Amino acid sequence: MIAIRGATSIEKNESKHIKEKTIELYDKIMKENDIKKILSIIVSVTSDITEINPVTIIRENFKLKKVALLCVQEAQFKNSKNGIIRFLIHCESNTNNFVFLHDARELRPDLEE
Ligand SMILES: C=C(O[C@@H]1C=C(C(=O)O)C=C[C@H]1O)C(=O)O
Repeated sequence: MIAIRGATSIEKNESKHIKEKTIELYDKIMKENDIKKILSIIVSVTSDITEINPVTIIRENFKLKKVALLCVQEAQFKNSKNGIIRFLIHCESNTNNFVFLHDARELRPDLEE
């Protein structure tokens, strides 16, 4: 089993926008990896993201009926960045390429080429 991380940022707490960003992140993680089987996905959102649950979005848009999904609120610290959706995917995969998109790229500058 491998754990793959990802994160993206939103600009506004609006359902349509959150949905687009969530699907973009999920698609990109799938594209950048060779995942054979997903076992579970934990998603965290910062406390300002309240309009729609990203886990509901991925469950409804992808074949995840038998996958354990959970959405939690990210712990908040004094310099925490708002508007961030994080993914932690436990899976069987030949790769573990992490995907950080948009402003979430700032979270992991060490991953930048
Ligand atoms: C830097 C991030 O944000 C925080 C720090 C993390 C880390 O240092 O690995 C992981 C998750 C978050 O608590 C991130 O999402 O990668």
